[in-house]
Amino acid sequence: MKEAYPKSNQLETAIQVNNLSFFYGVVRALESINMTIFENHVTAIIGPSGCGKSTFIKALNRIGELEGKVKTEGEVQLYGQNIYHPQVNLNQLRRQVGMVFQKPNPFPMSIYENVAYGVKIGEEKVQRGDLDSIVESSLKGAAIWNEVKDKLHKSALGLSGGQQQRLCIARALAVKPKVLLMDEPCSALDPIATTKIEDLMHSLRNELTIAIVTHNMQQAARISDYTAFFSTDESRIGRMVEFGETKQIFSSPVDSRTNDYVSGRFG
Ligand SMILES: Nc1ncnc2c1ncn2[C@@H]1O[C@H](COP(=O)(O)OP(=O)(O)OP(=O)(O)O)[C@@H](O)[C@H]1O
Repeated sequence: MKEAYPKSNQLETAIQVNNLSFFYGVVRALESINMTIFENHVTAIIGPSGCGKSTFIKALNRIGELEGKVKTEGEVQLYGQNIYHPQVNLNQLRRQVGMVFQKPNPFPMSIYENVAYGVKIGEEKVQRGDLDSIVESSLKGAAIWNEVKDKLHKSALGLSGGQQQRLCIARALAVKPKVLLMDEPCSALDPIATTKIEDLMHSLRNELTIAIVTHNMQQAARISDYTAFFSTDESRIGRMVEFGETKQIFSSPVDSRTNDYVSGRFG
């Protein structure tokens, strides 16, 4: 059994969320979320369907804005800088705060090019030899190097679903993000592929900070250091009910709604 709780008492803040509300058009989906996401730890966001978990993590790199007319109130600070400041460079933000989605989404190109793509379109010029080593270290970092090292120039679409998801993680790692957001990254995967991603998350937190949305409470308990429980009611507005160390949220939650959810009484 691996340790899945804070490694030290020395907690640094990677992301600070202050009074965050989110609207799709005029419809409020999230209300006044306050949360600290600690550096080099895994934070799980759990809660029933429709409570705004995906909306929340997509607000942490402003990728939710690609979904049309949306509005945000409040503040999200990444290492002290408000990502909603009008002068923020969105490409740069999304390199610093990478994202992996529910369904693996490799580009229809080779394994190598998938990983190299983000590096090539970046502002810094990279030499071919350096690119090769970034591709190799990213694939190693995503624990897929041994499976693909002999077919780097084959199409990524020929990989299994679990391999594609690790490739997408390698692609995100290649641009050296500070934070990795994962929106139900294992929901399309079988148990073996899921275990590989979970092991990977465990080792990746030494280098970066992870926030993961999961429907799977056992998974949240296994892999996260901190857990935020979100919920909603007939208003359909998502709110954070409770946040704490994962072991506390699962063993002695303060709020009865959290207790009902983690003990399987609703959701
Ligand atoms: N693009 C969108 N346009 C309008 N409303 C949306 C959009 N995406 C989500 N919503 C609404 O926002 C609310 C929160 O949705 P969200 O997907 O964030 O919840 P969730 O907790 O991640 O749900 P699930 O667990 O089912 O994936 C829901 O009422 C949903 O219908």
